[in-house]
Parts: sequence; structure tokens; C-alpha cells
Amino acid sequence: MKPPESHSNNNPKTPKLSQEEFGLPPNIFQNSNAPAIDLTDTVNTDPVKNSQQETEPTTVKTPLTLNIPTFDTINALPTPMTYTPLSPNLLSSMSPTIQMQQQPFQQLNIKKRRNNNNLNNINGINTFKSHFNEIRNSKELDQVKNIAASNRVVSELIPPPTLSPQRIVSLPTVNEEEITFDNEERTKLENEQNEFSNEEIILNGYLLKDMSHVRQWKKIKHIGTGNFSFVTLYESLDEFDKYYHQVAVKKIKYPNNILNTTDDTLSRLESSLTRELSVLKTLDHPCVVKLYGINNPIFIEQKRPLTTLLQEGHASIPSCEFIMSYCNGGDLLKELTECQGNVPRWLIQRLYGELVLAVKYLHENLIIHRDLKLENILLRYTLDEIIGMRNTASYYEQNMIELGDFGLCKKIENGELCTARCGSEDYVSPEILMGIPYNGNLTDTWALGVILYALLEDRLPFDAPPNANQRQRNRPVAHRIARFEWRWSKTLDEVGLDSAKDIVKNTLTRKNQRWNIQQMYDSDYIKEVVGTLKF
Ligand SMILES: Nc1ncnc2c1ncn2[C@@H]1O[C@H](COP(=O)(O)OP(=O)(O)OP(=O)(O)O)[C@@H](O)[C@H]1O
Repeated sequence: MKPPESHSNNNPKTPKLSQEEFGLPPNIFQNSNAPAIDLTDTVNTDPVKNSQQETEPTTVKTPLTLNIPTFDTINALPTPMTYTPLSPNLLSSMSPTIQMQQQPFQQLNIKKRRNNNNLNNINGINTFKSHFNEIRNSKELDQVKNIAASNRVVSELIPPPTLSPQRIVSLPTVNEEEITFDNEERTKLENEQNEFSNEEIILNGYLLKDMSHVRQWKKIKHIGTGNFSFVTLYESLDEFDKYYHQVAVKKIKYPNNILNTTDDTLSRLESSLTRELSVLKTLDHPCVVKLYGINNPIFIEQKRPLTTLLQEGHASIPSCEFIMSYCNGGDLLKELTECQGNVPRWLIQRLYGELVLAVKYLHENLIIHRDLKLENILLRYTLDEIIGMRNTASYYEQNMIELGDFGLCKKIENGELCTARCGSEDYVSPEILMGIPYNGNLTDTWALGVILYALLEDRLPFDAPPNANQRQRNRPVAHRIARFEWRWSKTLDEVGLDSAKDIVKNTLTRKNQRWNIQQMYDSDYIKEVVGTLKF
């Protein structure tokens, strides 16, 4: 059994912020000869809901006419969801695929991981067990490090130091605006994170089931950094119920000048925070991360906690820390990277079956996730440990994954279409790319198709195909997504994968043909594995 790995990392991330509806950057849709269409949108016009629950604007103002391009001339997303290098030269100069061409050792091609855990964990690769490929010498280790270093960072606000300027995202409730981060600000964020990880912290918090008693946890180690947050492992000082002994604490990052901004950054942050919390506290499924408590009850009790505190004359705003179930195995992308993608087929089916159960639960409760990706699939055990459990009763009696990161989720009305353009570049559906009001259930199943493809093929479906020429490699992912351009490569001739491939075929397709979660659940691939579970 592999010893537990540290999931800590020290690289800063910036808030991944979801998009404004159709705040289309003018340069993207111009100069196209394609027919103009009217995209004026009146979806989601309930002012009460909008002010209290949903961060999307009440009425979406879109250009009266909009030229839809052929995508041939676009080298960035219509509305930025991630940084995208402006210059094609820059793009190619940092393309990890190109670097990978020079790295014959590399087998796992899923490299668009946010730039957090990989480098820190890479040294642990040597210790992996025999069923995973080992890094056998220092030259190979260096190669892997280079690849990890070249990972593109998706859905992030801060561009990597080598690239400037970047296209930047905005929060959902305001018009798209350009926010730039200079090196100074980046350094500040880095320092802030280092300070955070050096602090000795006793956390005072409240369990949702009993908000009248303060409880204490002590910090054990830093385990992850998201666009929005730092995640840390804590252990209880006074609560020995096994569920609350070890907890993952997600501390929300606040923008530096949050109190001095003249725009509505504070209220956008606030509504995003309270939306995530309000959904999380209603969820109860084994395969979904659990919100156990909060460091400050005001975040649960008030609709506008930050504004309220400031109105009451507080000079600063308190930190917001979610106390959540802890997943000891880290996230699935980290594990896949470490084991070089050689995950047994039965294990993929098991993990994926649980993921489908989690999303089915959400959709049945009218919640869409909108950020399904490998990084957000948390593992209760390492893959090594799960493999070791296979022939035991506990393999069937307990869940192995918890779906996390509800920062972009939304509670919807039946049949409601969404307009907030959000997600992570590689997992985003063509209709979101195109700026068309979308069915969030179907954009979630699209992302599920991307995930299954990635698990089977060890690469993301819309990356340049293996053996692609230089020109193809330079084409942005968005082009391939918009054209549904994916194909089997590694598993082309592999037998026994028909039912899994059926899911991919029926999810990475046009929205009017795409399977919903019930159809996925009813597929042979999922039925077969779900039938064996006893939790
Ligand atoms: N409950 C948990 N148990 C173990 N690790 C966790 C847990 N929650 C988060 N992490 C780790 O921290 C990372 C960041 O967490 P999370 O995705 O929730 O933050 P975020 O700021 O919302 O990120 P994103 O960049 O995806 O928006 C995860 O990818 C995972 O590695």
C-alpha cells in the first residue's frame, strides 16, 4: 500500500469566476460573414430569486445582432473562461503537447491541471507500486517535472508569469470587465498563501447540526489550492465522532482590496459564497462532499453576511471557512497523474459509476454543478488503496469518491435555461462556448462525457490528437469542441469497452441528441457497476 501522499502545494491560484451572460468581447464575433442571429435573452427574470439566490442578472442584455463565426478565425473563447494567450506564438510556445512530443516517456496526456499539486507530488512517483508505471531514473523524473511545469492552468484569473497580458474572466453578476494582475500582485498572493501555510491555527467552528456550541480543530496540513480557496486538513480537539474528527477546511480567498473597491466585487463575492453554502447545506448523498459546519454562523444565517458586517461598522470582514468532509485520497486528476494513467478498467467503471450517482442525485434535486472535472472528483482513498480493497466487503459497502467544488452550482427551476457562461475550458460544452442559453443538466452530462473519455484514453478529448501536425496543435481547444472533433485513439481497438464508449458517444454530441443523466444511469456500463454497490 502506498503511504499517504501529501497533497499540499504552495502555488497560488486565483479565483475562477464564472462568466457574465453574453458579455461578448467585441473582437471575438466581429469580422465574420456568418449570418447574424438575435440572442436577446429574457431567461431567469425573477428579481427575488436573482437577488437572493442566483448571481445571474435579471435581464440579459445582448447585442441585437451577433455574428456567429465559423470558429476558424477564433483563437480564444467567446467569453473568456480561462486565460488564453493572445498571441498564437505564445500559445504554441507553451503548448504542453509540443513539449510532450519531445518526451517519449510520457503516457498520461491529461495535462491541463491547475498548477498546484503536480510538482509537489511528483517526487513521490518513485514510490508507486508495481501496477503503476514507475519513474525509473532521474532523467525520466526530470521529464515528468518538465511536463508538469508546462501544464496549462485553466479557469484562472492570474496569468502565469511568462504570459502577459491574458484574457480574464469576470463574475457573473456584472458586465465582463478586464482585470489585470501584475507581478507585484501575484507575489502578494503567493506571500499570502505562504503566510497562511505557516500559520499555527486553531480553528473555532460550528457544526451545522449544533450551531450553539463552538468547537475546535487544529491545523494538520495544507491539502489543496483552488481558484477560490485554500484547503487544509484539520483534526478535532474536542469532538471524537468519526465524521468530524478529520475535516477539510476550505478557506475562501478574498481579493486583496475587497474593502476599497468601488465596484460590486464585495457583493458578487458574497452572493457566490452564500449560494455555494446554501446548496451545500441541503445536500446529503454518500458520493457528494459534505458541509459539516462553518467558522462563523453569520455565513449560514445571513443572506448578505459581508455587507451586514460592514454596515454594522466592522472595519474588516471575517474569513469564511467551510468545514467539510475530508477525502484522504486527494483529487482524481492528481492520482491519475501520479499513476501515469494506468488505471484498471474495473476501477474506472467503479469511480465513474459513483460519479453518475452523484450527478443523478443533484439533477433530481434540481441542482446543476457546472464544473464537473477530474480535479473536482475527490477520492476517499488513494487509487492504490482502493485496488487493495477490491476483494473485501468494504469495497462494496462504502463510497470511494465525493464530488466537490460547488462554487459554480445552481439551483434551477424545472426546464430552466441558464445563461451564465462558466466552467473549465476543456469540459465546457459547445452551447456554452457559443453563448446560447443552455440546459445545465445537459452541459453537466457533456462534462461527464469528457471525464469518461479522459479516464479511458488518458488524454482530454479536445486536445490535439496524437500525431497531429503543428498546425493542428496550434488550433485552440474551443475550435475542436465547437466542431465535436474527438475520436478514439488508445482504446480504438480495445475490446470490452463498447458500453463505456456508448456513453462517451452519446454525451459528446449535440445537445438535442445528448443523453441526460437518467439515460446515462440506465446504460449497461453504469447499471453493471451500480448493481454491485451496497451503500
Ligand atoms: N474535502 C476535501 N478533501 C480533500 N481535498 C480537498 C477537499 N476539498 C478540496 N480539496 C483539494 O483542494 C482542491 C481545491 O478545492 P476546490 O476545488 O473545492 O476549490 P476551488 O477554489 O473551488 O477550486 P476550483 O479551482 O476548482 O474552482 C481540490 O482540487 C482538492 O485537491
